[in-house]
Amino acid sequence: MELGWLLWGAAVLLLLHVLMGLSPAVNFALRIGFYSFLCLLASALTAPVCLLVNGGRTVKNMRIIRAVVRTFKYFFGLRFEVKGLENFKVEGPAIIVSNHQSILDMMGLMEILPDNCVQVAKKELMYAGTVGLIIYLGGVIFINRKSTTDAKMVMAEVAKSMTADNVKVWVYPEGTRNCTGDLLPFKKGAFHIAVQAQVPVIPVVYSSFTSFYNPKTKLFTSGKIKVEVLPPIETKGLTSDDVSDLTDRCFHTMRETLFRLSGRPSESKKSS
Ligand SMILES: CCCCCCCC/C=C\CCCCCCCC(=O)SCCNC(=O)CCNC(=O)[C@H](O)C(C)(C)COP(=O)(O)OP(=O)(O)OC[C@H]1O[C@@H](n2cnc3c(N)ncnc32)[C@H](O)[C@@H]1OP(=O)(O)O
Ligand SMILES: CCCCCCCCCCCCCC(=O)OC[C@@H](O)COP(=O)(O)O
Repeated sequence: MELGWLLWGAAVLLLLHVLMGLSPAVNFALRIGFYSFLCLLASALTAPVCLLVNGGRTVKNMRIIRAVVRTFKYFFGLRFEVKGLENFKVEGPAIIVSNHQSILDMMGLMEILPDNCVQVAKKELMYAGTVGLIIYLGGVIFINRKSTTDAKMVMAEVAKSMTADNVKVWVYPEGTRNCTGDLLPFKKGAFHIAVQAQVPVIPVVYSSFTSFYNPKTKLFTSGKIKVEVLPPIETKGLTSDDVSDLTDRCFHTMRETLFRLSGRPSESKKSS
């Protein structure tokens, strides 16, 4: 009986292995499926731990979540090469902005996430099953991207509370995933918060995934990701009139860094 199950298991594994070798599309779907499964399962197991240890929704849960997510990279053969971590050592709150390529970014995020740091996320993620629950417990700030007025109100609250609570806030200023090896134009919310709270902006750049991950061509293999934490950009004394300049400055610094880390020659004529 048990031998029968073992044989079945082996046959299924063999079949999957053959399929993965045969068709990149199947390989891709299986790997993404496995990633989603891993996220859902790990969240289901981690949520009770968060509740027991910290009692509810708090940024302290991020330490537990971070420890769990940091193990994920081994399943996918991903390696991170991190530079500039000392730039996170600013006293007190800050806005961290980074490029957003894929759902796989959660691994890169947790790889370097400093203590007392929450992320801004679209509110739809709250309903992603156990993943939504774990994100909620971690203290993530949810915004309604369809209503700029709503989002701005939430962001203004964040600007007020981040200094009092001494938290850093991580925003993906492109506002959506983008796996083209370039940046989308930045939305301004993150920079408004930084100026309103008079806290520095710390840009973080992940090299392009396109060499090992591309949903269009169904590519998903192991790979190396270079990460660079750039020096903080101070906002002391800046007003809302300076937000556009601050956004541009950050965008150009990050775009140059992205191209450098991804080994792509920068094209100075094709800007913004
Ligand atoms: C244990 C195992 C666990 C396993 C599972 C893993 C779990 C991991 C755990 C935990 C990690 C959780 C991680 C979650 C990650 C989620 C990622 C996402 O969801 S990314 C999508 C959401 N993020 C954003 O969208 C970015 C933020 N967006 C913005 O900041 C936008 O600016 C926004 C929404 C506020 C407005 O967007 P607009 O599309 O309307 O565009 P605009 O151009 O920025 O704004 C329009 C006008 O409003 C002004 N404005 C914007 N914000 C303002 C403000 N705060 N105050 C005043 N004016 C503002 C601007 O200056 C602009 O005006 P003028 O064109 O300059 O005249
Ligand atoms: C029952 C629901 C199944 C849920 C499967 C869980 C999959 C793991 C997800 C990990 C968190 C991913 C966070 C993320 O990267 O969200 C994407 C948004 O930022 C950007 O949204 P979009 O590009 O505009 O759609």
